[in-house]
Amino acid sequence: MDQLKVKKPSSEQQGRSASPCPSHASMRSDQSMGHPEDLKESRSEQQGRSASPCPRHASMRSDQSMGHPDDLKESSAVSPLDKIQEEVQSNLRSRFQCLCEGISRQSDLIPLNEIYTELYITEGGSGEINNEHEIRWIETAFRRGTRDDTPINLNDIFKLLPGQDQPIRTVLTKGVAGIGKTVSVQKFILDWAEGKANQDVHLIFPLPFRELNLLKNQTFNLQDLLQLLMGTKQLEFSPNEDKIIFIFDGLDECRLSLDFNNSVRLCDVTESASVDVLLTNLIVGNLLPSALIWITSRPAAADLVPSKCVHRVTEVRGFNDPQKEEYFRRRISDQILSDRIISHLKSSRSLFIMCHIPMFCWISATVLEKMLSQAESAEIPKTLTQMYTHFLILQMRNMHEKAFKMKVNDEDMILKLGKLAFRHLMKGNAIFYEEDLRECGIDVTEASVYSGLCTQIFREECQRKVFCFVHLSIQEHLAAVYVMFSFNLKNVDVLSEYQSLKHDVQYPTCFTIYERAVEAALQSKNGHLDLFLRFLMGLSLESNQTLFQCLLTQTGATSHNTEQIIQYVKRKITEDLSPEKSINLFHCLNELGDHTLEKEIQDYLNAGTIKDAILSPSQWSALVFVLLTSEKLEVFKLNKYIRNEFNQKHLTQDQVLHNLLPVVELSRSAELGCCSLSENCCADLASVLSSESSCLREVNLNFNNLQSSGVKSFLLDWEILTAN
Ligand SMILES: Nc1ncnc2c1ncn2[C@@H]1O[C@H](COP(=O)(O)OP(=O)(O)OP(=O)(O)O)[C@@H](O)[C@H]1O
Repeated sequence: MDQLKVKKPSSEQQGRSASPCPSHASMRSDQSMGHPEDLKESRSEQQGRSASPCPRHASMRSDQSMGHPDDLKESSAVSPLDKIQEEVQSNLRSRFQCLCEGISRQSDLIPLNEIYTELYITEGGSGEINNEHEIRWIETAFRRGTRDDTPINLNDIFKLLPGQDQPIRTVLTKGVAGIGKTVSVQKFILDWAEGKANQDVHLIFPLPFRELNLLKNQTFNLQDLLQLLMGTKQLEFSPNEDKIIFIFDGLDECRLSLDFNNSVRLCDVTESASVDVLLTNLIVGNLLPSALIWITSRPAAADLVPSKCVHRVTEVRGFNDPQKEEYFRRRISDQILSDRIISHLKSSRSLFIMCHIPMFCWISATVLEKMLSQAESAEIPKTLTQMYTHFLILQMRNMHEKAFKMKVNDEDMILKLGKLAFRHLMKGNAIFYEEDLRECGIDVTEASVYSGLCTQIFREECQRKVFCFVHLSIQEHLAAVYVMFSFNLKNVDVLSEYQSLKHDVQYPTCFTIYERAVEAALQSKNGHLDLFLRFLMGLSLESNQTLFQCLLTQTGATSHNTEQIIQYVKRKITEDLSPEKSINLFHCLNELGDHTLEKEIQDYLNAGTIKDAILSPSQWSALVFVLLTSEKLEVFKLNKYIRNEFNQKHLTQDQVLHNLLPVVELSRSAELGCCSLSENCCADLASVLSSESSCLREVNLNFNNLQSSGVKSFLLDWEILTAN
């Protein structure tokens, strides 16, 4: 086989186009259909509005004539709907015009339109479950870049894209913690309430799960529920006539039992039912089939809603590189300062990667703005550990005064919060209750000190005492701080309760802790200890421990035999690890301040001698790490890494391809032609080409020695562009 170039057919060609919703399709085709019950009690009749025999027709007609609310005011007398719309819009404008960033203090409110930076949102995806820990997701998203998906504007999430014809009733928007889902919801609503977008929509009702949870086990009809949540006295509208959007933010926080299989069927908006039954019926479309539904969720919980009820999946991917810069320019008005912050962040790859998460941008902006503008003597943070430690110190300083009055000292606070963070991280919990606090020695009355003071770290949600750290990464950092200082100050290895090594160690040394932590992180299937491990490694450096001097009476700061830990991590890298695990260990080396492996590879790459180098197993892993994290992968060219004349000291071409498979998988196009590949690589190619997570769309296999039987085994779904 001389020439072989193949291309993956697009998803439409494969019949995987945006999920057509049979129920919705039939709703559209039968426009006069409506539930008799809905019509019987139609509120529009009570209001004297023209009752249309076809509710959906009515709303569609009014959509077309609907313009800016002000136009309407001028042209006709104010209808009941206009009045309600005005009231709802003004209510939503005042609720959402400012962004409250983890703190409820007035001074911290920023006008949303000032700070809002467009996010990178994509359309597509099957709504599949993602159990991976979020830090892994971030890195995959970073590596995947922008190739595979269709970007979509926030205000267009219900609009059809070119080539789509199935109406979209329910949109599910996924995104990891702190990526900007809630801010997106807020901006969407504000744009509507300010008359800037989606003016064909009559009413929008935000229904955050955080608030719905508080109504668990209570019974309402839909109108009463909306009145309660909107805080309005009278909310009369024609549910089947008006174009309404319900926004359910934070499905991952839902503590209602949404049972989509056995829920009571509810079609009548005047009928009372428990909140979970109301919600499931709204989402399924039994209740208000013409309403639009927007649900946001972290990826791990996105499957709580059955995919057949979801007509479009979108994904908030956070900020792309230009958006990261725009964020800092918007937040920091002093342009010289914002430029310094941006160039500092760009100088550290791991910090700049993390800036994909708007929440991390906020943390960095808070820390760097203070440090760079106040001529602080401390070293400007270059690693994640340093950034989070400075953030913690800043927050602690902010709360000193009140904490002093309450006789809570920093040491106590850090160790108690750390214990809570650690215990629950090990169990995979991000939300805590009062009893969890008590178990960690936090008195519930004292909790108000933590939440009141530490709001940026620790947030008490209104009305009911449910707690969480404002971002998972803050929990992961505090957990590592706890592990470190439990050992430094008390010689206790708290990890031993959760992770037993093959031979249990009676007298822990600091090295045992790292060994345990690495083992635990490697054993975790979803990577939930990856970031914790990075922080723990960073905290092993004496220089980072001494940062805590301003908080702890004693830090017990001691060098934890950094060289021994570095060598241990390097040994682990040579083991047969998944790319994600190996990448995380390289990040650990960065936190430990060791860049040797990476530098060796960079030197070969810069000199163009990588194909001649005889690489050790850890250098091969370093090459994969460098390629995966340095830039977006468009075209992978195998011949950059293989020698023309093969000699015994080098790996075969098939082996080189094998080592670089993680890079091939995340490239859009792979140039593997003229590389003397043999049929031995067919199994590897098959695994990449059939992998769901692969980004590969085109592979050039021209002029290799693949046997046609081998090729057939993996090219079943692929379009062959050239073949001899
Ligand atoms: N588009 C944006 N422009 C400016 N800042 C943003 C934007 N999106 C998010 N942020 C910042 O990031 C923080 C976290 O965002 P947000 O609360 O929307 O995340 P989330 O995806 O809803 O997270 P979670 O799943 O934890 O609820 C915000 O408080 C804000 O500081």
